[in-house]
Amino acid sequence: MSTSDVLLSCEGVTRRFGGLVALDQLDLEVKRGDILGFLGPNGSGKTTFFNVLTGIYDFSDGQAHFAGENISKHSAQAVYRAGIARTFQRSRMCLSLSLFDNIMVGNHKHLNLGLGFNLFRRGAFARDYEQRYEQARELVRVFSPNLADRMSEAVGGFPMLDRRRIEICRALISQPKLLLLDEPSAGMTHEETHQLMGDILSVREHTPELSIIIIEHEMSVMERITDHCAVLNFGKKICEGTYQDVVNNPQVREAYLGIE
Ligand SMILES: Nc1ncnc2c1ncn2[C@@H]1O[C@H](COP(=O)(O)OP(=O)(O)OP(=O)(O)O)[C@@H](O)[C@H]1O
Repeated sequence: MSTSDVLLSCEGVTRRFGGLVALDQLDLEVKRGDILGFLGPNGSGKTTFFNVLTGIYDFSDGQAHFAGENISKHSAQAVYRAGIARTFQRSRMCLSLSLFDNIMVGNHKHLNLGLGFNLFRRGAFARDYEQRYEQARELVRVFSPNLADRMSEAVGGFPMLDRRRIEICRALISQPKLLLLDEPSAGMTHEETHQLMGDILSVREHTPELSIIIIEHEMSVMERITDHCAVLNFGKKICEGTYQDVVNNPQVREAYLGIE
């Protein structure tokens, strides 16, 4: 792998909570345009890695370079501005707000929030709003043309599959270089999960340079959408390779799949 292909490079990333080592000396690389599957049993440190990388938790040790920049000491806002966006395991939406408003929450780095602009430059504000609206709508259309016609409806009226789509759009609207998806299938049926994964593959077709790390327990999803996978157990990386490599690895079968 040439250095310029590497978007994210983590070395020895460690996170301790008191005596518990939730993430233990993790080395990981993600190439530009790659989809990395992040696997491991419950409590193995996957979400902790997302929280450390996105500045929610401090690094206890180690470092991460993203697009050539050391982001180990960045705040959550600085990580977002550098180009990493994420979704959360539990759906986090403002249910009474419209689909469009929920997506715009994710776009504040591109919005002009100046009081003078918003109060006195009404024409420029209206043009800006129109442009943002169309941009959000185009993005939603990649997921579902039907949803793109319902931009002003309150999110509380949408089923879980659509809420997950909207959450991913909220992350994508900031045009990140790296998207972190934390168990996007949580709370969905098998069929809905497969539809959502089809959507993620469409996103990839539209933005081939986007890299994705996805945490997911549904193995068929990992098989379908990932370029390679890394497996954690008790905070340590125990295996890395293609989906086939990791599912055939004896350590992974024992730790994750419960097969000896
Ligand atoms: N804020 C915290 N304070 C203390 N311990 C924590 C904290 N966050 C996570 N942990 C612990 O760190 C370990 C790793 O948790 P984490 O949520 O990262 O696992 P996970 O692999 O994402 O699990 P799951 O698949 O269930 O979401 C667990 O033992 C968890 O209890």
